[in-house]
Amino acid sequence: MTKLVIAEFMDEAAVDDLRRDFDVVYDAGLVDDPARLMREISDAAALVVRNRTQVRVALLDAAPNLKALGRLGVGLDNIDLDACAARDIKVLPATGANDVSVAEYVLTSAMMLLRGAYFGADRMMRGDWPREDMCGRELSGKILGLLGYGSVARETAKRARLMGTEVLAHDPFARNFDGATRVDTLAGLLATADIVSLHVPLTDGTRHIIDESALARMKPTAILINAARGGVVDETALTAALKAGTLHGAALDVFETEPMTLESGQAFAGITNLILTPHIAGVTQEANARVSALTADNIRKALG
Ligand SMILES: NC(=O)C1=CN([C@@H]2O[C@H](COP(=O)(O)OP(=O)(O)OC[C@H]3O[C@@H](n4cnc5c(N)ncnc54)[C@H](O)[C@@H]3O)[C@@H](O)[C@H]2O)C=CC1
Ligand SMILES: O=C(O)C(=O)COP(=O)(O)O
Repeated sequence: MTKLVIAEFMDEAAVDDLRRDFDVVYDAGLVDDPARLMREISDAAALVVRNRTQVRVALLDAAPNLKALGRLGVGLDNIDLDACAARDIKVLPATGANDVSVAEYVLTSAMMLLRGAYFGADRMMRGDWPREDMCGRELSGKILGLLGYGSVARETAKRARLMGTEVLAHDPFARNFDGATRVDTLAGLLATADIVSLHVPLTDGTRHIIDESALARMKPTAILINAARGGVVDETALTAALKAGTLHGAALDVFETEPMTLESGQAFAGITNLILTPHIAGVTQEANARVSALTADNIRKALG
């Protein structure tokens, strides 16, 4: 039977579905054991990964029979696309399958950070009754600025409009701005938005696009949400802005160093209006089931 290696976690039902037709090696720990991963893919026709497995030339060299690369997600910055193209390996992202999950994450985070009422349980447990401190702001009537207007951003815009939020978007490559008002410059977006949410891929053109000068353009009352990729934001500049109070708050799902280390985590210590999550914006149970089913389907089609 044709061999398929799955190197990160995948919905069990989709794995079982693949087992019907393929010799499946499924071990979510393979991503952390590169030597074993290299051995397993030496005779595999397909490899399935999430965002952590670095699919670079060395890994591809270890897989001479590889025909298909399933991606249980949409970001492709962990994959050497040119090397895959040169070897005629089909790269198969789960396009659209985790949009709703990210969109809900963005709106939830925006509401929590604007409202400011959800981080005070410890004060209440100490017998405090901080009503005036917790009179935060509403999402309704605010301006959401989306950087990138692709699949995830559109789902976010749809839901934000239902909440009474005005939606702006800056994307030099998008043709269709249905559901948002197009803003021609990044500077214009940053200066106008109450909530800036990032939805660009990590590329040479977007690395540190949110740097010290970009952050300085944002309103001091504004919040930043990054559920795109850590490298899109200069984390040192961001923590400095949050500590200085020139930015009201941030929700970060992605980081320059993943997984977080004690050292990288400590850089955020002392910042209060902050939500940190371990790269789960796109990974609800439902999204994982959709992403996994679509990837199984993609692999099946690619391998015929
Ligand atoms: N945290 C998480 O769990 C998740 C993170 N992501 C990240 O979000 C990214 C976006 O996802 P999708 O919306 O599905 O991708 P997409 O490809 O549909 O949209 C990306 C948009 O960014 C635009 N863009 C590229 N460079 C730009 C620039 N310099 N300035 C402004 N816009 C630019 C493109 O024109 C495109 O419209 C993914 O690449 C991935 O890295 C996606 C899903 C889940
Ligand atoms: O879809 C994406 O790009 C994501 O970042 C979601 O993470 P994952 O693909 O589940 O590892």
